[in-house]
Amino acid sequence: MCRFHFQHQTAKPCCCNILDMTSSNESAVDIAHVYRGTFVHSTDHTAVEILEDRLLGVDTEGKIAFIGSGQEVDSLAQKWGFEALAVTQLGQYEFFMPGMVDTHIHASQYSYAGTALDLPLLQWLNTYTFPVEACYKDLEFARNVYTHVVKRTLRNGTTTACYFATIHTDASLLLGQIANDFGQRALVGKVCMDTNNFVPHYRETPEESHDETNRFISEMLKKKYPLVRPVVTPRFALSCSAALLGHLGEIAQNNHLHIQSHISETKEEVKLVKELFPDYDSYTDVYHKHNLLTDKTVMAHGCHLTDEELKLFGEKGASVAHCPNSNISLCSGMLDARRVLNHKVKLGLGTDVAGGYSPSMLDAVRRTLDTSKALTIQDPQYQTLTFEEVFRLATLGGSQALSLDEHTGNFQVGKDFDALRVNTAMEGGPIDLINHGEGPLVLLEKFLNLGDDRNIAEVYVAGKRVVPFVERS
Ligand SMILES: O=c1[nH]c(=O)c2nc[nH]c2[nH]1
Ligand SMILES: [Zn+2]
Repeated sequence: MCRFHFQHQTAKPCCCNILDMTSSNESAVDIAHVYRGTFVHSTDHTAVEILEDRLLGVDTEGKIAFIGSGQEVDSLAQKWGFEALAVTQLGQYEFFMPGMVDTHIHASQYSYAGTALDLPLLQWLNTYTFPVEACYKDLEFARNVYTHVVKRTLRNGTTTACYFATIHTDASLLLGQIANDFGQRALVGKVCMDTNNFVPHYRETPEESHDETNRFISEMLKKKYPLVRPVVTPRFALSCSAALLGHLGEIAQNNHLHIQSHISETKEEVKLVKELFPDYDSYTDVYHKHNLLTDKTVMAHGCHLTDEELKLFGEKGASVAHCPNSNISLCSGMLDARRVLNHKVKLGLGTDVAGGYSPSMLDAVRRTLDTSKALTIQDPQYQTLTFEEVFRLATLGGSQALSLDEHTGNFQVGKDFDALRVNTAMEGGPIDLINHGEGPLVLLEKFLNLGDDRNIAEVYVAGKRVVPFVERS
């Protein structure tokens, strides 16, 4: 038993009128569920679009088949072949919003989330992170932590998660299996690292890393999970040799895979990368020259990226995962999210457990707003992010950052129904609705700032209700 176990305890763009949003082959579609009430989501043009008294139909494949007016329930029932009486009606203080997308979370660090935040990044990795991650050789340890993290994130409204696991292939495959079993949409990465001078028992040889990455990908793809995919995961430039980065770029390119890593989180890290890779133009160039900067790449942090580097991100279609809790908790820096958006670089939010202490995307929303306000304190001319913009980053923005926006991110006909049924008036919950008759925008703002999992009555992924959990034998 490891001593750390107990120590730390295809959607097509729809341009038609919202009131007549129907899928093209409606006659061939069977409707499984219809919901009536308020739907709140983002589009490319509108950070928050509020659809009041709408009917949303989900087909047997879990896709949104139509969105229509609640007044037209009888005609829609006839057209789509459902019973008007079987429609699920939301309450006055309820709404549906898209499921949240955590673009960067270390499932393997969940066991010590909420602790060990007293060191800067590189010391933090050597002191806390690497010794814990080494424990995932033990599959029972892995099963326990991974079950907890998948359940905790789902319950907090994360319908899509982009996970780092550890260097262990079998435990990483187990994380994919657990996400699939609980119905979470996930990208899962077996971590690759062949450089680790401080904790040498937690590293691979370049050959092992290459071969095990291939095995991880092929075994994961063989499972044919509907919502879980592998992601090529070099930890970061400081823990990978150029040879390994090259191998991983090749694997990703040959198999059209997603890629995730870290970049420019701290100034110290940026300086060391410059020393280790003197022949490259920048930290971003190190990844770029190894074919690791693509339109399926998500890089965590990016606090200290230059304008030239952001330009390269934009040209390549690579995205940034903004991890504000971690950035502040480890005193790494403050990402200027407005600057990233101004460069037209895709941006999502990440909890970055356990550098970030909270697994909840609602916390990521709040910390994103805090960081933006801190930048405004430093410079009153700074254009603070609005809560509406941050809502978009947590949902549609995240799906775009992971190149999954064809499937999820908002309530567009043809996309999967990934949704949270939010009840702001939940008995015993954290929100007191003093002023009755609040409109949906106020309810959304209150939920984002004050809400928690008690307000998330139900979670749906690809049309299937995954929270509350179904007891399994
Ligand atoms: O926040 C972080 N968490 C990590 O595990 C890590 N590894 C490299 N760089 C990192 N940053
Ligand atoms: Zn991270």
